[in-house]
Amino acid sequence: MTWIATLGFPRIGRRRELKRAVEGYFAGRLTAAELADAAANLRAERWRLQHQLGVDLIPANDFSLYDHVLDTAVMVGAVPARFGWTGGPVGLDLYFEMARGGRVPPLEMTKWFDTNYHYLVPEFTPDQAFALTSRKPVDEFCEARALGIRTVPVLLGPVSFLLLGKMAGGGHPLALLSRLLPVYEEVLRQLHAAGAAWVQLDEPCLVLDRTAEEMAQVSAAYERLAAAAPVKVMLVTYFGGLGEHFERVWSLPVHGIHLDLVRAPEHWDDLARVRVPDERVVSLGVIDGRNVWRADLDAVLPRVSPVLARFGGERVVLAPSCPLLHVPWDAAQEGKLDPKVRSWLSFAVQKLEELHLLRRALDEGEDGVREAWSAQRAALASRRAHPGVVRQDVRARVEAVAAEAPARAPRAVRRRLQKDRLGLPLLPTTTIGSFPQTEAVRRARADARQGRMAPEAYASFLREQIARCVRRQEALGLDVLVHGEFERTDMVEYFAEQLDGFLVTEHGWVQSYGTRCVKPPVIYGDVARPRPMTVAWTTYAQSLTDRPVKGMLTGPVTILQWSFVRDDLSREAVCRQIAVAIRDEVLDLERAGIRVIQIDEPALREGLPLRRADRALYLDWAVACFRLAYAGVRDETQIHTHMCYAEFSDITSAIAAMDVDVISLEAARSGMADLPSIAAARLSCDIGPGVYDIHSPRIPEVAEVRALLAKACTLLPPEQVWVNPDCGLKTRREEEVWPALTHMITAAREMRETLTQAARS
Ligand SMILES: CN1c2c(nc(N)[nH]c2=O)NC[C@@H]1CNc1ccc(C(=O)N[C@@H](CCC(=O)N[C@@H](CCC(=O)N[C@@H](CCC(=O)O)C(=O)O)C(=O)O)C(=O)O)cc1
Ligand SMILES: N[C@@H](CCS)C(=O)O
Ligand SMILES: [Zn+2]
Repeated sequence: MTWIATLGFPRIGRRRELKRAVEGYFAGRLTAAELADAAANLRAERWRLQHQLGVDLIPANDFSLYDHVLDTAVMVGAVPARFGWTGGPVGLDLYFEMARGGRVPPLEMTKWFDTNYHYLVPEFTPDQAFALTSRKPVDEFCEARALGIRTVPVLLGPVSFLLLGKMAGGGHPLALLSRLLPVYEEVLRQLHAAGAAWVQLDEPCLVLDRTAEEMAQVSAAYERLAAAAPVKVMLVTYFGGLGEHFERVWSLPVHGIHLDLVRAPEHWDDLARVRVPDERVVSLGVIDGRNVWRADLDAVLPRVSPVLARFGGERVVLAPSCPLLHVPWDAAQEGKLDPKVRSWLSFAVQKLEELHLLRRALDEGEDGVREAWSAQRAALASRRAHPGVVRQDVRARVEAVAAEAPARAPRAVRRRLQKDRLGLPLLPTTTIGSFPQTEAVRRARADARQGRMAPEAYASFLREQIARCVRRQEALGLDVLVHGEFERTDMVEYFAEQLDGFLVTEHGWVQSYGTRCVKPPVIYGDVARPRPMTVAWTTYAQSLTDRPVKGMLTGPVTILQWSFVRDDLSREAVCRQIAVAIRDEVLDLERAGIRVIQIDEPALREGLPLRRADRALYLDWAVACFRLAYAGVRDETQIHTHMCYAEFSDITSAIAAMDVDVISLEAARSGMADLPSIAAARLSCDIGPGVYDIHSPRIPEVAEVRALLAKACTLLPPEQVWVNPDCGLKTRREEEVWPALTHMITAAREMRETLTQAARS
């Protein structure tokens, strides 16, 4: 009989129990013991559920209180010196301090491959020492065993762990591999001693571009681990294929190898021809772990059968393509969705059910599973037949708009027109859009949703928030104002709620970082905008002031990237439809007298394919879609974009091709590390490198902001520089935001003065 593996289960909880427990601990409402209890209950629930769903290889240690890369750093004793750690187990408060900062800055946070999950970046020094500091993998294995459940402990593999980290001075982190391996060897020995038969080592970095030298180090590392303990290693790769390194990985001395056959279907052919080593188990990643659609099992079954015939049933594992961290918990919770629509969806629970059904079909033949198989087919057929899926009116319009999209005048012409119209000073000041989503704002929204607050009362509450925010921005002296985005739950979900072709869920939460979650909308059909989405709020804000108010929209690539996207149309085609919908909004804002419009694209860089060879094609269509979103605006309307949570140095030519008037970039958090490459690209647009790190509760001093600003003004021509925070302020508290903005404006004024004096003398 074949096996079923989960690889990793969502850890936030069915109803985000982990979020509530950890945030309760942060707020002092829960003690450390109460947090530990809540976490143990959640782990038990996950194990029992997977057990009931028939999973054979149930993961342990795929749970984390904050982030699994941080857990690994802590496990191997990679605690940067600034935390003052002197060895021994890392306590809870130090763990959270590494994640969130406190007395000293936290670890940097960055995107986990091409997902919307963010991990904490391990920091290494060239003389880095490693030591085993934690029994978490062993403890969680024993905890499951005490519940009568045998699990497979999961570890982030040593190669990926190092490659995901950052070496001080820029050296290659794999130089540390031989020093790290003894810690992994010790963990494998301890797990074996505790009774683990298998250990799962995740090595997603093997699907990225890797040199021959790096791969030689991979081989050497796995030779060593194979000799460490007689535990069976399942080497798990995902998010892509192994490319030219398939043979080498296949020949590693491990008992099992997992392949992502959704992202790398070419490996089916490899499996048909490779030598099958004795005792080798192959784990087939056949159910998409990055999307929420019910699988087409009729397409999967005939591909799995020949592998079964070659390897034999006991040596084949059926699995999701990757750990299920990136999908929500259970679609059955979506009680408000039409049951037919709900049947299209497959969250983590349903994905395990699909694997189970597939196994039964393989074991018992289709006759044994006729009813469940028909239900699966019916769900797919009902989705295909839904009238919102293909809309000829939308397709015809998108083609027409894309064909006739007019070009704007050159930037120099636009600059002059906009300067005359907006009359902004040197170093104009602005913010990125959102202001704190206070408890009152969230409560009012929840009340409105639950019908406890009438729609008109909610609208008037929002108008009050906007008015207060505009007045305060004016009083501070900001030059370009925003309305504050109080009406939005999330910058993508808000638009998805109003666009045709999208559905939003009630409980479809996915972890974004730590305790923060997002609810990615689901794009099931052709996208169109039935009515304006932001015009009323923006024009209300503009009616309160003479200063320009920036219209605030999320760009098409980001909406695409942060949604679960339909699988029956190319991403490019879906993105083009979204672009046309956003363009409708841009033109309506312009018609309503809005002079500055920002189209945020924080996820444009995240969507970059993992392999370099695929990147140019993506950037071409992504930039074309972005430009389509503002095609047709007048030259005197100033178009901004904003990017954050990413490195920008490798997409500077795409940024240039976006041809905006102003771009704001996250920069303060990294001390302007990317700015030299941005400056080297000699963009014609103005640039607002962030001068206030909004991820930290710290209020920056005027001198700090000034120093960053001075750096920006030496790297860029000062007449091109804008002054703004790194990103939106929605996650910060009012008490932090207003003083920080005051300091930012003071620094801008001082800097203007310095520049003017320098110009005079
Ligand atoms: C810029 N970022 C974003 C990313 N992805 C997005 N889709 N959106 C982004 O903004 N990726 C990169 C970064 C990631 N950053 C963040 C930052 C902050 C959060 C965050 O704070 N998330 C919140 C959830 C936000 C939200 O939608 N809140 C709802 C309230 C939902 C809720 O809790 N409801 C209650 C019920 C209330 C009731 O009815 O009584 C419940 O479900 O129990 C809202 O504002 O209305 C978080 O808390 O995690 C995420 C990513
Ligand atoms: N306008 C958004 C962008 C976040 S990336 C905000 O300010 O929150
Ligand atoms: Zn941002």
